[in-house]
Amino acid sequence: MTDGDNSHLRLPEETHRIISYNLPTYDGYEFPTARLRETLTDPSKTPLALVACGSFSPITHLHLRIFEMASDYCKLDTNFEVMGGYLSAVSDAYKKQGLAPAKHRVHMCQVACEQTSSWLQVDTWEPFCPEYLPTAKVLDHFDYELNTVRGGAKIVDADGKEIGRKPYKIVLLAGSDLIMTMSEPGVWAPEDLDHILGKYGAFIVERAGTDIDAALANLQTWKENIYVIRQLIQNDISSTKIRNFLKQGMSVLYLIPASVINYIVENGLYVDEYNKKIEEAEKKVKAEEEKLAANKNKQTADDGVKDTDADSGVEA
Ligand SMILES: Nc1ncnc2c1ncn2[C@@H]1O[C@H](COP(=O)(O)OP(=O)(O)OP(=O)(O)O)[C@@H](O)[C@H]1O
Ligand SMILES: NC(=O)c1ccc[n+]([C@@H]2O[C@H](COP(=O)(O)O)[C@@H](O)[C@H]2O)c1
Repeated sequence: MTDGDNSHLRLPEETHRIISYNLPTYDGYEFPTARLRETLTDPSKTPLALVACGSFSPITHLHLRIFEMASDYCKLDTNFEVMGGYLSAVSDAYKKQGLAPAKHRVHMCQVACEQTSSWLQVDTWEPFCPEYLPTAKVLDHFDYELNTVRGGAKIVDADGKEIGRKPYKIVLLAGSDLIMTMSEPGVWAPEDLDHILGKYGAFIVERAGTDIDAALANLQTWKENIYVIRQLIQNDISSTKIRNFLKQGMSVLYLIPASVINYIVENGLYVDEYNKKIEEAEKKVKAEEEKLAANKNKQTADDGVKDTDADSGVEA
């Protein structure tokens, strides 16, 4: 590991230890279930799996927070029982500017979930796929793993004996900015929209700067399957803002998990521009020093010539 020049942002290791992960490759992939609840507590409810798709470069507290908002929303306003929460990061094939390599984005999501949550987990199928996977395919993958391979969530009787199964309802968990793009021509294939919002569904978290009603205006066909979650405490942390802070060597403490800060510092991520600025400043100082040294040498040489001239009696 290399330290970038953001090492002044590093936090004490004993409190924010970096966990090393052996990342599975795309070929050696296994669907993560360690934090998945497999049995419904209330059999009258619909088991729900929340899937957030994004770049996560880097993951922020808001990426994690939207799962908590969704969980509260389910308890209060719906007949869903939340069984699991998954983060699925885009692969390197996405080619969005400024993103760290998928390996690092996945690691950051993993340390964040590990440090801050008891129920969130990271799926590595999408990020390590060699090609870009549209969101509809990513949701199909979750449907396959949860409902086809595992057969849905279990229903048990009072003795714990399995008496039935219910398919997991899989929903895309997204901010309203993402849903806004669904009305932009050319961003989403119409058949994908129908697949995502018709077959699966979406939990939309309000995000400052997006008019949620405008975002939903063109998606009325699927309104029964779109659940809107109001942000009661407005907070518009974004990965772009975090990257910009880091590029300028500014603190990002309390905006992203501490273990993620340490991971970023350890791996020298997002510091290119900051490093460039430091390098330029260092070059300037060095050039000044060299100029001063050269002037001093010249002065010494001139003084030497004067002394020799004085010794030899030559008038200047
Ligand atoms: N502050 C926020 N409020 C609500 N939703 C959010 C917030 N930040 C991120 N999200 C949602 O999380 C998901 C993943 O987001 P993504 O990785 O694109 O993050 P981002 O902060 O928007 O990134 P970038 O700044 O790089 O575009 C998206 O659905 C996005 O709308
Ligand atoms: N056609 C599609 O499936 C489609 C279009 C735009 C964004 N997305 C997804 O939305 C998420 C967020 O993308 P951005 O980071 O570009 O906002 C990513 O997971 C990306 O794959 C999917």
